[in-house]
Order: sequence, then structure tokens, then C-alpha cells
Amino acid sequence: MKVAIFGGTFNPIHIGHLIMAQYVKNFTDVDRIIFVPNGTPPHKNSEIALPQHRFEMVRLSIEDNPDFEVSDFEIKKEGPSFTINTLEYFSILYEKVYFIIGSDNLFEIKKWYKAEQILKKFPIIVLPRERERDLIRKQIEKFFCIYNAEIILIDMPIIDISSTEIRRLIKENRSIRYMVHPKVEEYIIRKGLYKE
Ligand SMILES: Nc1ncnc2c1ncn2[C@@H]1O[C@H](COP(=O)(O)OP(=O)(O)OP(=O)(O)O)[C@@H](O)[C@H]1O
Ligand SMILES: O=C(O)c1ccc[n+]([C@@H]2O[C@H](COP(=O)([O-])O)[C@@H](O)[C@H]2O)c1
Repeated sequence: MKVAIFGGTFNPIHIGHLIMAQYVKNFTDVDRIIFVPNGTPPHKNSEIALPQHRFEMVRLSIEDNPDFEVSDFEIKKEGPSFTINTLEYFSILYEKVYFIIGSDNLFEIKKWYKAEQILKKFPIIVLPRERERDLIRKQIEKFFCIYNAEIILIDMPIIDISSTEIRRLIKENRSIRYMVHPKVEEYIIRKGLYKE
């Protein structure tokens, strides 16, 4: 089975993430998408909801989609969640393992732990977040030339939604309706997340 690992902080998961995953299913030969919320993000530290909350919001968002699943692999691990370790783990279980990122991370990935190993060993699926597709294509070409990296760019409409914007709206007591799955909206209100 071919799987695509979708790593993220998902703080909270929003419709941009869900549409990305559906595009991956629609336009690649990937059989399943595995969402992997991170435990201790290696790079972010402010206003992050507890891993259990972020995991539960992912679970609620995808429970009715048989092509999607959520893994607690990173939230169960002690210490920072490094992507290379997660990909190595899933590559033992599956025939082919892709990693899904937004194009913003295509320009950050070189700073990640063992980035070269990720780029050399694992195919990456990129969904556009910026409008300048030429810049994205150039970066993909560069990684191909240097690391022989297999990077697939999927053509998806730009969805200008971020978890940061959602958290901002909540703090300002504004509605996040339609930006997240209705069950996630209900969960955030019930648990009082992102108010402070
Ligand atoms: N609207 C979007 N379009 C394309 N890619 C996205 C979008 N939102 C998130 N991603 C990608 O999904 C992955 C997980 O994103 P993450 O959970 O950090 O959400 P985020 O909206 O970027 O969060 P934050 O605003 O807190 O930084 C990353 O690879 C990110 O690039
Ligand atoms: O392994 C690393 O060094 C590394 C550095 C930055 C980000 N990541 C992973 O990349 C994914 C997307 O990150 P983010 O910040 O956009 O949520 C998520 O799974 C992070 O754990 C991984």
C-alpha cells in the first residue's frame, strides 16, 4: 500500500488541510492519507494546544472519510517530533511513503533535522500556498538537481487559511464557522481552546 504522511501541528486542523489531503487522494496513486499531529513541534512554541486536543480535532475532522486516518505516533513519542524519524517508521510498514507539505515548507525544509536524508529518500507531495508557482517549480528543480529529490507539485486552488488566523479570530470572539469542520468548531468552544 502507498501512503502519504501528512505531518502538521494542526493547531487547529482547518479546511485547508482537509482539501489538501483530498487533492492528494484525487491526483496521485496514494491509497491512504495518514495525518500525523506532532507532539512537541521542533520549531514552534507559542500557544499550542495540548497534543490530545489537536489529535482529537484531527480525528473528528476525518472520521467519516475512509481514505484518511490519524496516527498518534508523534504525540506518543518523548522529545521533539522529527519528520525523518516518522518517515523511517512508516516506511517499515508500507510499500511507499510520501510526505505532504504546503509550499511554504518547501522553502524551510533545508533547515529541518536530517533534511538531506528526507529529500534523498522520501518522495514529497507539495500543495501550493503561495501564488508564485514559478518560484515553487524552481525550488523543486533545485532539489532535484542537488539531491535527485522526487517532488510532486499538485495543482490546487490557493486556500488562504491558516491556523494562526483561526486562533486570532477566536481570541477576538469572532466566529470560525466554515473554516474548520463543524465538529472541530464545537470541540473548540466546548473545551474553551485558544481563548487566551
Ligand atoms: N492553506 C494551506 N494551503 C497549503 N498548505 C497548507 C495550508 N495550511 C497548512 N498547510 C500546510 O500543512 C502542513 C501543516 O500545517 P500547520 O498545521 O502548521 O498549519 P498552518 O495553518 O500553517 O499553522 P500556523 O498558522 O499555526 O503556522 C504544513 O506543511 C503547511 O505548509
Ligand atoms: O523534522 C524537523 O526538523 C521538522 C522541522 C519543522 C517542521 N517539521 C514537520 O513538518 C510538518 C509541518 O510543520 P508545520 O510547522 O507547518 O506544522 C510537521 O509534521 C512538523 O513536525 C519537521
